[in-house]
Amino acid sequence: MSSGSSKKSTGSASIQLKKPHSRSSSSSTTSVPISTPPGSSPSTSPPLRMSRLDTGVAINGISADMENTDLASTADARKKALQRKQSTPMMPPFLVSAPGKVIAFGEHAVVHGKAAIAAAISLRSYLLVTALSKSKRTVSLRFPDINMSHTWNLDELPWSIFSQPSKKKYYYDLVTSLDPELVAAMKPHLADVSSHAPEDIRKVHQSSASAFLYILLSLGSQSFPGCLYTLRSTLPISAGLGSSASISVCIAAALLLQIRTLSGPHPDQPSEEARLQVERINRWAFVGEMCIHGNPSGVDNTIATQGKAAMFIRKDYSRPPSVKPLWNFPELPLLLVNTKQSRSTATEVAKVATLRKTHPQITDSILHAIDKITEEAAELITNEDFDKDEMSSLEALGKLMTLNHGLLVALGVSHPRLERIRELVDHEGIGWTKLTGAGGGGCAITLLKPDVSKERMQRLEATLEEEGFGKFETTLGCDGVGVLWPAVLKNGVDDDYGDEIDQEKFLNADGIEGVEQLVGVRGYTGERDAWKFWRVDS
Ligand SMILES: Nc1ncnc2c1ncn2[C@@H]1O[C@H](COP(=O)(O)OP(=O)(O)O)[C@@H](O)[C@H]1O
Ligand SMILES: C[C@@](O)(CCOP(=O)(O)O)CC(=O)O
Repeated sequence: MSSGSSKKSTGSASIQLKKPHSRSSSSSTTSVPISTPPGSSPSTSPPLRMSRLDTGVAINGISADMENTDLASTADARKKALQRKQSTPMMPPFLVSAPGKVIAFGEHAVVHGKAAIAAAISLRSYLLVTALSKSKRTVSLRFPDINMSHTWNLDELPWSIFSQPSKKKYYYDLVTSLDPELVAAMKPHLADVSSHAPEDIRKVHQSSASAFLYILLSLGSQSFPGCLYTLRSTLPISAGLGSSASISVCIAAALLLQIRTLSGPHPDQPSEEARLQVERINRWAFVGEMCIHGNPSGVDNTIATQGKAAMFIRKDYSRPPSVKPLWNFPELPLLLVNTKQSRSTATEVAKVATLRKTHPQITDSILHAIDKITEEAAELITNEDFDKDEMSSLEALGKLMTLNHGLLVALGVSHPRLERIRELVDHEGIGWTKLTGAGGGGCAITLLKPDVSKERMQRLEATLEEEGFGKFETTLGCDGVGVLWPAVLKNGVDDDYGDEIDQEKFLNADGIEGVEQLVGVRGYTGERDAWKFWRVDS
């Protein structure tokens, strides 16, 4: 499988680790005058800096610095720019994107203060932010993946409750629990979301909407500009690959950018500065995760924000977690299979909490054993003797995966469909399997043996397909949150301006491949330079 591909397909598929990203050459930095609601952030807020390239493209709605850029070099280009200017009166549409993840070791245990190892994957969510004209005082969500759309009148939202001095939170705050009074204040505004849909669908819609609304009301102010937020994701939803964290990161990053509290991303940004921005986004993404699934550990949003791979521990929820990056996470030969059995992370996490209440000692012993497995796995893969092509290395890691899976079964979070995948893989004798994510359905990962014959692999793939399982092609260790400002992608060297991505194009992109082709950070040909990332990997 090509490492440049991130398409879903119908058979099983391997996962590859992405090579470390190369830094692009330096560029000058300058402020980007994003339309900012006054009073939405304290005066100590740092200036937003973006690369010169970013500033150049900011001409679409806000800066008229065209003469200084080679973007205005042809009459045709000027015409295009003018057309765009008319269609985007406040600020240019921009996109943010964040990846999903796989947890290799330690899911569930991580909720209870133990370690987990996780890596970002190339399947991602993309959020397009389009400003409305000044007179339009609405904020609209279009989330077509879940068939949800909703509009709020900005002037009717409970800003005053969120901005009471005792309640007000700022972009730099660490919020570790939802405020029940604020949740209650949002309730009537969420009740209107898909109010006529069946209960299960309404719940999904309202939890996605609540993640957005809580962050908006916390970070914004009544003078927030009218906007459309359109979300498309290439991640399967509720399949254990961190879709909720991925959308929470997009929402947090977009709103923080809109209130001008993020610096960059730009290619020559010092990694310390980049780390601070990533930390801010991550804190607010965690708030989104709390809205969607109640009691998150924070591992998913951390990986979705910073990308790559890491060992994560959160012992004390009132403090930031410990995140140890695993820059040299090995290029493991993995197979990722989806049971297509939908489930909710909140339900699976609650099952373990209940078990812990009814059988505290036994449950704690299981969680402790998972912790030991994760520690041992971390030691193994960071050891210089570990060789991802060697049977002995893979077998040692694979055995730890088998043990981890067994303990997850004991916690009650497996599912007959997950056990079926394991049975089929074991029957062919081609690797070691564990569930990944919350379980109860969702996905399984298999670490493949080095010498798997083509026949065995094909036989397994055929059976998986026959029995209705899905498979994903993805790479591990991908970039974290990224920004495309403005939402313009060049399609060729001669195309000075490239295509502006408006809401219609974005909504009409056909399926996962259409989204990837239109806005994907990797497109079909590898990295797309227009996407910028906060680089913390040094
Ligand atoms: N593309 C999307 N559009 C809108 N909401 C989404 C999307 N992806 C995920 N969500 C939200 O996240 C929830 C799934 O989160 P969760 O149960 O934690 O599963 P996962 O393992 O995929 O993160 C959905 O019910 C929905 O509320
Ligand atoms: C079960 C858990 O450890 C991972 C959940 O992952 P996902 O939502 O299934 O992608 C929960 C958490 O860490 O918040």
